[in-house]
Amino acid sequence: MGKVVVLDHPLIKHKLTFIRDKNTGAKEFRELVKEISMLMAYEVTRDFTLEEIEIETPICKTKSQIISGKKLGLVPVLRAGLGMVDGMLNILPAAKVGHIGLYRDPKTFKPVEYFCKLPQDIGERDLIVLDPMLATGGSATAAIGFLKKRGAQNIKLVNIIAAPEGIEKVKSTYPDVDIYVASIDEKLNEHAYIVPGLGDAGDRLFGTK
Ligand SMILES: O=c1ccn([C@@H]2O[C@H](COP(=O)(O)O)[C@@H](O)[C@H]2O)c(=O)[nH]1
Ligand SMILES: O=P(O)(O)OP(=O)(O)O
Ligand SMILES: [Mg+2]
Repeated sequence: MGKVVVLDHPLIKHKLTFIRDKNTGAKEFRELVKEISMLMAYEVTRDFTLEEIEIETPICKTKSQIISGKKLGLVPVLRAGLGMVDGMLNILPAAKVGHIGLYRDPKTFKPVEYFCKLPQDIGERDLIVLDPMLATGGSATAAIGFLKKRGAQNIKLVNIIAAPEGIEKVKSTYPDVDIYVASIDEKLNEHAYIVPGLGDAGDRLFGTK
């Protein structure tokens, strides 16, 4: 069974307060989402395996550890997931990036696909799906479904804010997927927005509303 990890580090909680605030403008919002993503990357990579190599310090030869050659892929769900890519790439510069474009139909709240471009060797990579918001779980399960259909086996989902409904949906549809979140909020409202949440993450990142 996949795990649900809540990253409640004080630095993350502090930054979360400011992205929730409706008076935070797009520039600051983007910077904070990037910083939160970078902090989340530390925990998401905690299970990476290490190997020992021999190096020489200015003093002597010694053995020391490096991360074993892991092929990684970041998969932001457009548009909102784009805000998390740079922060993750700061920590994981060798990762390739695939993009899945989805928007939510405003009436049905179901995800509609409009773009998909993934690294060719997606099946050989450990994948990290990025979307700041996990609301009904429709977008995340659709994105994970595309990746699995193309052979992906090891997938982690990283969201900044999640609703309990979205977590349940991902857990029940893909029990093998680990979910990392900074906050599990209270509920969804009648428009399937997270309460208290932060509004529409795509609009807040790109100033489209
Ligand atoms: O409060 C919210 C809720 C959703 N979003 C956007 O929608 C999708 C996730 O919604 P699902 O219902 O889980 O499919 C996400 O990609 C966000 O872009 C939001 O911004 N704010
Ligand atoms: O999921 P949506 O409809 O909010 O899409 P976007 O991330 O482009 O705002
Ligand atoms: Mg949006």
